[in-house]
Amino acid sequence: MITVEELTKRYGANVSVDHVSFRAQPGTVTGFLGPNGAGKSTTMRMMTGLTPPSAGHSTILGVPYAELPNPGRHVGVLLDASAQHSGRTGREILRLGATVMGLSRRRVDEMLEIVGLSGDEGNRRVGNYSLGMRQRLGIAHALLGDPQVLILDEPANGLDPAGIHWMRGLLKSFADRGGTVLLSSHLLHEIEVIADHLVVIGRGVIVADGSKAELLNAAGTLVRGLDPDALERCLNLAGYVYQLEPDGAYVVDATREQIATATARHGVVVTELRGADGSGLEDMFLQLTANDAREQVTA
Ligand SMILES: Nc1ncnc2c1ncn2[C@@H]1O[C@H](COP(=O)(O)OP(=O)(O)OP(=O)(O)O)[C@@H](O)[C@H]1O
Repeated sequence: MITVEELTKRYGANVSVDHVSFRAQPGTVTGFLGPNGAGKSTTMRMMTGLTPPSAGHSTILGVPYAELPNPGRHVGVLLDASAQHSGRTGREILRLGATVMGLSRRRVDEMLEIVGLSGDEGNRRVGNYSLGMRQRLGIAHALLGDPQVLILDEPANGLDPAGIHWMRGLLKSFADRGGTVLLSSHLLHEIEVIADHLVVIGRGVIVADGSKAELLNAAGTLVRGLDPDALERCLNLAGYVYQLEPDGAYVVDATREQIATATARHGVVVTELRGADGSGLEDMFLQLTANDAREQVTA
């Protein structure tokens, strides 16, 4: 479990992170989503003791990160895959980590294999690694101490589609075994696929926090009927608020189960029934991005 309470970071007159609070639960992948410069990395750096907060605090497994004994055995952290010493080989970096954490050397070979780095690649200097290989090495380092919690900043950066697919499977199974995963991204779709819970940050402030189902359902349900008039009568009888789209579909403020029950009761034939594309979340996210000064300059 990760708990973040009112974390705040000021740099001079600028507030980069403003009273941020959220939780990441065990058995769950929590996506920390926000456009560039929103405050994701700063929040994660404060959580892992690398940046002192101006106010607020956070705990991991019930204690502040700095108070965890042998932290790598409890929390795997990947904040900047390019921050590794470029003159060392991947294997040397993992061996150092294993020594610090009191682990056997066998664990290093296991980790190289798990993250898909060959023996030959493990013996190459990190300065010659691609960004994707550095991410794999960073994930190996984070998993080395068999932690219960993972904190990963943009771990998909630089991975190819097969690498992203592999990483999703890895993180899902980590959470399925009871682990807590917090991962950040600036891409909604990337995080939507893997996260169970979403925390959205914009300009240092949390703007949404809920289960993926809740946040995506907030966009409503799209339903289309063989006989649109009959469908509309049915929605009116059920008392649901809806909006008629230009293409004849109805976006209804109700769940799929509620609409299916109502249409079945009134004998209305439905030809399409699905979540309305999560457009509420996407709109909110685009608005956050568009309001950013960077976008206005290029607009
Ligand atoms: N050391 C620092 N000194 C001054 N300002 C900083 C410092 N570190 C971060 N900031 C500012 O804090 C804000 C948040 O930055 P942060 O790196 O946390 O965003 P982010 O959400 O991780 O963005 P990205 O997706 O681009 O990595 C930015 O405006 C950034 O310029």
